[in-house]
Amino acid sequence: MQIQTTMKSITLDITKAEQFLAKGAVEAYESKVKAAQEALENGTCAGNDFLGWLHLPSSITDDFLNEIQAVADTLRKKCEVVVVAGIGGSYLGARAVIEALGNSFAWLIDDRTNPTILFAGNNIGEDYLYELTTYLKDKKFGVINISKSGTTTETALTFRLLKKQCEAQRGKEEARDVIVAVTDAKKGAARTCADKEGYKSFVIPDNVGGRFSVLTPVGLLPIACAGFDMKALVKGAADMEKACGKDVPFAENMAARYAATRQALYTQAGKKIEIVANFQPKLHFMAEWWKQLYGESEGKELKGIFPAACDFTTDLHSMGQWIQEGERSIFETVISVETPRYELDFPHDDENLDGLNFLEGKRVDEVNKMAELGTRMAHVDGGVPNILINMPELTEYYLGQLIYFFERACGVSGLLQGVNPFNQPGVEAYKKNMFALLDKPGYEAESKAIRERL
Ligand SMILES: O=P(O)(O)OC[C@H]1O[C@H](O)[C@H](O)[C@@H](O)[C@@H]1O
Repeated sequence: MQIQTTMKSITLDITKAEQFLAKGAVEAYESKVKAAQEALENGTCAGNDFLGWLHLPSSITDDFLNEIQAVADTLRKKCEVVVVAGIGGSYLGARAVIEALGNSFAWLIDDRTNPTILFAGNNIGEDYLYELTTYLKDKKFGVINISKSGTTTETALTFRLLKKQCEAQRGKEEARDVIVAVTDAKKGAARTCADKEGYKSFVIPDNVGGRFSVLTPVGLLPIACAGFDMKALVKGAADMEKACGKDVPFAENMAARYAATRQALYTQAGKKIEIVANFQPKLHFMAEWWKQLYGESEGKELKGIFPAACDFTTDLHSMGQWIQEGERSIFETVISVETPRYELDFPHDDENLDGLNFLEGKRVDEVNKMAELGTRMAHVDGGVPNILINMPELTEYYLGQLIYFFERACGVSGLLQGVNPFNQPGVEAYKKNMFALLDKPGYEAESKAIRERL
């Protein structure tokens, strides 16, 4: 596969956020950012056993990518449908990239060159699983079972259903060729099962946390299965790793400036909610991935910017009112895509019954861009600081850049906030209650205690 050679890069514009801060407020973070970058680089920060993502892009070899590609090619050859089972960090990154790059109607198109990619293991909806397993009944399907811990209930429950169905439909031998595990090297039920059944498996490194794992086989294998260019994705991330490095001056370092701007808005301007907004529906899941990245990294010790997301212009017709005139506790980060993949010109109509002839001859994207500009101006006028991230195009390369940019900025921002950005202790509370309520062996005392509270 050919790697794009390009001199372009995603860019960051914070001018419309800075105007809500005292002069020099962002620059004032320079030394703190430097300390955070050094702590990441030297492994001296909190959570330093989870820094494997930091130089991951530049350390991925072509051989490793070829190994992933070979497994992806087997699945592509043998499966009409590949079900990616995973949740949180074992799900969102792959879906974000696949949906950003794919056809918006992928599942309706009888595309015989690529398997249909479906996602499961990310909920416990009985109807969802019933409908999925029913759809799969007459399909040659394979499964990528992704779980770092290998014990996550949503994913494990789904995998048991899919494994049984796959074996019943294709026979145990053939199922073995189309079930792949991505999990811990040694621990967890997913590892035990993969080793016992002889599935092809990939390891999620110990020092890469789930939400930082999209550039491991967690994201790369599903992305390759869908037919996208992992090498270009990794190249984009590796270029951004350089561009956001600790020795890149603050003024030129996108990750440093984004981290500093968000923290300044949070601590000095009372902006407690960040809305990531897109004007391209293909970016919906990129924002979902971003929400986990920032939410789990920063939301702790009774602190943290609440990460929210909107799809524009869609949500301008539902959330627009709140954003324009509700409590002034929000700021907005717009991910803008400069050039769409396709061109569609708006046609003339003799009758002009809809009154839209003023748009005649314009590209649809020109209308979208004016909506974007008009929205940003209106929201800034309404007291909403605006950060702009510009992507030249929706390609693997720029998505790779965007992913690493957000990861790096997240590490820095969490450290600026004074928390361990790499743990997520709070996520256990619901699991503990659920297991107690389900009488999971080992939870006897919790079961008794929770029943008394009902
Ligand atoms: O990959 P897994 O171990 O299945 O974990 C999947 C997800 O669920 C957990 O509860 C964590 O909150 C997430 O950080 C993680 O990405």
